[in-house]
Amino acid sequence: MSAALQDDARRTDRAEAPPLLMEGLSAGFGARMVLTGVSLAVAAGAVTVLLGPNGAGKTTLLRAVCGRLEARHGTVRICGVDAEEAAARRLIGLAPQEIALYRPLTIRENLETFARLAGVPWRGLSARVGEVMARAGIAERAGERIDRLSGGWQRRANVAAALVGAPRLLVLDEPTVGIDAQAREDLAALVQRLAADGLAILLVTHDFAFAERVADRAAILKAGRLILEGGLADLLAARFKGRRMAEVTFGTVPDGARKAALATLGLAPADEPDLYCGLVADDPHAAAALIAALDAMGAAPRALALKAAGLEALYALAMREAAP
Ligand SMILES: Nc1ncnc2c1ncn2[C@@H]1O[C@H](COP(=O)(O)OP(=O)(O)OP(=O)(O)O)[C@@H](O)[C@H]1O
Repeated sequence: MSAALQDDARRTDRAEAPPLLMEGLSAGFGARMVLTGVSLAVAAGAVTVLLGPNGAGKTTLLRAVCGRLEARHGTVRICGVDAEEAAARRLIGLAPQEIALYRPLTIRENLETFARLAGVPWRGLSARVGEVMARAGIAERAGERIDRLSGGWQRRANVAAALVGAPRLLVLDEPTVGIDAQAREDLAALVQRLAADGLAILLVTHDFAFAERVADRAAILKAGRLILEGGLADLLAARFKGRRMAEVTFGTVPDGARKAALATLGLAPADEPDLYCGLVADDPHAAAALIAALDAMGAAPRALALKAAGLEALYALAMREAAP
């Protein structure tokens, strides 16, 4: 095959290969394996959220995606290119958890700097920066220094910096840390716009509400293994169809015997010591039936709320069911 034909074939492969394809990845540090047999794909135009408790291996997985950790087994490919190759790195935009911008520089100056680092040619640089600022909704503050901006604007500028190299895969690491409700809304809208424009987005977060708002797919890591992966709507329907989440507040902390009795009703401890959660049938009598059962065991609740079971409930269930 001629060199030109080979180039064409490579271009076609890249256009068709998923922005991220991880197959059977095992990786770690020295003798310590952190990830075991992880397979994960992120498609163009979709947001995949990666969840997991502290120490599960999320950051390690991101390192492997960015080609900064050698695969012991398995492969990581970015648009068909091995993640450890420099060409793969140029296909990824990473917005790290810490704001990675030059604080005394303006938004525009930062983006110009990142565009140069990403290899954007001088001639197209100004236009690219303008386009990215417009896309990220930050053009009106282009001339302001980063250290004079609120957390929300800094976050959006951080995401914009990851976009200037025109990546195919955008990686967002804890993007909602330190921002207020309005800024979260703005960021959610931005993430959805970017996905709608065809970008593949891998989101790592502990923020269930944000993830539920923007994600198409969810993946959950526990102790370096993927314990759940799939389309978010499908996962929620499969686990919770016809059921709702009951949140029961007792006002006093249940003791060991009471805790065991509550477990027989499917109620498990939640975030607060006197808060218990469990699934009940999605019918008008569920609340009354649960209160009657609690009364019968002498555990009248102070409050009961029935909610749609969402990503947080799915996560809690997956963590409970997965082997330790
Ligand atoms: N450079 C390193 N050398 C050795 N072990 C490491 C290194 N970096 C991380 N680890 C270990 O790998 C495991 C996974 O860490 P990792 O940072 O990937 O978890 P995480 O899911 O990102 O956690 P968090 O939510 O707290 O950021 C942890 O046990 C951690 O101690």
